[in-house]
This record gives sequence, structure tokens and C-alpha cells, in this order.
Amino acid sequence: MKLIAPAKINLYLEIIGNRPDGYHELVMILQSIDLADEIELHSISDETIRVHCSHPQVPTDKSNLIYRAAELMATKFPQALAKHGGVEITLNKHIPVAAGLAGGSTNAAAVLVGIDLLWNLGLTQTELEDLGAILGSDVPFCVAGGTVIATGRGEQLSPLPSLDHIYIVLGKYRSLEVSTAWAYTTYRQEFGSTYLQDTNDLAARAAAVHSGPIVKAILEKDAVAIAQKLHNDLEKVVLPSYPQVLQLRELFASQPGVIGTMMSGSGPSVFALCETQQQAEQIQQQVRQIIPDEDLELFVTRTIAHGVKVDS
Ligand SMILES: C[C@](O)(CO)[C@H](O)COP(=O)(O)OP(=O)(O)OC[C@H]1O[C@@H](n2ccc(N)nc2=O)[C@H](O)[C@@H]1O
Ligand SMILES: Nc1ncnc2c1ncn2[C@@H]1O[C@H](COP(=O)(O)OP(=O)(O)OP(=O)(O)O)[C@@H](O)[C@H]1O
Repeated sequence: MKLIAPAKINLYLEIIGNRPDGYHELVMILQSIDLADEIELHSISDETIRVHCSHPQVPTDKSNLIYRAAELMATKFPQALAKHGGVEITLNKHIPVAAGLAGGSTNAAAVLVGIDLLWNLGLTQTELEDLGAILGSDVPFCVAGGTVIATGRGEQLSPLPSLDHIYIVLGKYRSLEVSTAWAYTTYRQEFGSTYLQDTNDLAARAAAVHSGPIVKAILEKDAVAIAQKLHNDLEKVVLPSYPQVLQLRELFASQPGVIGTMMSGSGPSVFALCETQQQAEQIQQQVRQIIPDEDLELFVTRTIAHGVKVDS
């Protein structure tokens, strides 16, 4: 079985409070993009989990989110494991690693969906999302995909009408990795005093985003209005610490045809929104001429309406 595991960008990321579990209360708008990994998955006779990936930055031991997703399914469904045997999983990596694009999260989501099908478990999407939440805050979204408002620590999903064919130029320096935990911890240290405390205030803030300008623009499929309302609180701590990311963001913003630009998630990926594929390709070429450094990976991709799916 072969599955497609799309990456994501954050069109909106607001940190609104602390949680008792040490995570942050968020209001986000997550968007699936065409840049994706491929996951091949098949049953093997013994009850083991084998992970293969040739990417130098991706571990193939038990720390890999692919392994952890398969292990979770084996733990939750021991009878199915005994009946069908273990799984051998091969990851063909295209999504930059530790980039703010949910690379590991979407791989985990693909394994949950794939094993559900392989073992004929018949799990609902909500059940798969709930299993995903055990593995990481972005995994439930990666199961669902499309255009979604996410609250809580990112696992409470409220789907929006999907955006597709908004074109994107995405840039990530191979040598840069940003720890998501570092970004949130640093944000808390610097801005934690602004956090909302009361549950009702948190709910009111989430509702305000739901009825606010960027969701209105999404409902109207107004790409220019969406691009003007992009937001990411984590830029406040990542950009000052990573000047190359700030430089790339400013370079994107200066290119004709770019309607908006933002860092994705905890970075260091930066994306620029464009209205046509031709504009995106021209911007990619222009940026490559300005920054010939091969350390900078540049992609042209687009918004899509789905998350993890079986490759037809
Ligand atoms: C930055 C984003 O990618 C935006 O979509 C997500 O918020 C992070 O999603 P993720 O990488 O799946 O996050 P997890 O693997 O669950 O958590 C990684 C670390 O990020 C921090 N974290 C994550 C989510 C959240 N709501 N609050 C947090 O403080 C925690 O320190 C946690 O230990
Ligand atoms: N399947 C996987 N693919 C990529 N990285 C993985 C995987 N499994 C574990 N990792 C580890 O997870 C770390 C974070 O990688 P990942 O690509 O998921 O970050 P990310 O895209 O920033 O995630 P998010 O946007 O959810 O914060 C990497 O440093 C890598 O060592």
C-alpha cells in the first residue's frame, strides 16, 4: 500500500494561553499543501515494525514518528497485530525536516490511516484523529487535511471550506533546524504575561478568530485578503534568533507577484503566496538568482483540499 502524506503551512498561529499539561492554548488555521512524502506499507509475517528511510536527518529507530504510530496501533489492537502480523514501512522523504511543515506529523498520520486499512479496523476519521493526538499536536490535522481552524494544543479541529490552487513558494535552509519546544518555551518566557487565564476568555478569543477577517477571506476564497491577514506569533522569537529566516521573508515580500509571506509553524520554513503557478515559478527563479546558496531549498507548491490519502 502506498500513501501520500502532505505537508502543512500555518496561515494563522496565535498563542493565547498556558495549559496544565505544559503545552500552549492556540488558535491556528492549518492548510494542507501539495508538497508531500510517500509512505509504502505492507504486512510482514513476524509481529515486528521495520522502518526504512534513506534521508540522513530522519532517524529509523523507535524515535521516528512512523515507528511510534505503528507501535501505538499494535498496542491498541493486539488481536489485529496477531492476525495480520507486523508492518514494514518505507518513507520516501520530500518534506524538509524540522522545518515547521509537520513532516513527522504527517508521516505518523499516514501510518495510522494505512494500518487502519491494512488491518480492516474500520476506524472513523475522528478515532484516527484521537489516536493522532497521542503522537503529536499536529497529527490530528494531518489525518483530516484541507483548511482547518485548530484550537486547544492544536488537536481540536473545526474544518473550513477547503482552499485549493493558491500557489506557494516555500523556502527552507537545509542547515537550519528550529526546535518547536525551544520556540514555544522562548515565547512563553518573553510574552507569557500576555496570556489569557480564564477559560471563557480563551473560548471568546477562539470565537473572535472564527468570525474574524482571515476566516471571512477564506470563506470568500479571496487569496489577496487571506495573504494580507497571515499571522504567526512564533515569528517574534524565531526571526530575531535566525537572521537568515528574516532575510528570506523580506526577500519574498519584495518580489513582484507575492501577495503575502509568513514563517510556517515554528519555522524555519518561510512561504510566499501567489495567485498563479507562473508567478510562483518566476519568483522561485528570481530568488534562486539572488540567493544561489544551495543550502536554501526552494519549492513551488499549492494549497490542496485533502490530508493523508492512499496513492491511487
Ligand atoms: C508549531 C506547530 O507545528 C504549528 O502547527 C505545532 O504547534 C507543533 O506541533 P507538533 O510539532 O506536533 O508539537 P508536539 O510534537 O505535540 O509538541 C512539541 C513541543 O512543542 C511545544 N508545544 C506544542 C504544541 C502546543 N500547543 N504547545 C506547545 O508548547 C511543547 O514544548 C512540545 O513539547
Ligand atoms: N518521520 C519523520 N520525518 C521527519 N522527522 C522525523 C520523523 N520522525 C522523527 N523525526 C524527528 O522529528 C524532528 C522534527 O521533524 P519534523 O520534520 O516533524 O519537524 P516539523 O516539520 O517542524 O514538525 P512540526 O511542524 O509538526 O513542528 C526531526 O528533527 C527528526 O529528527
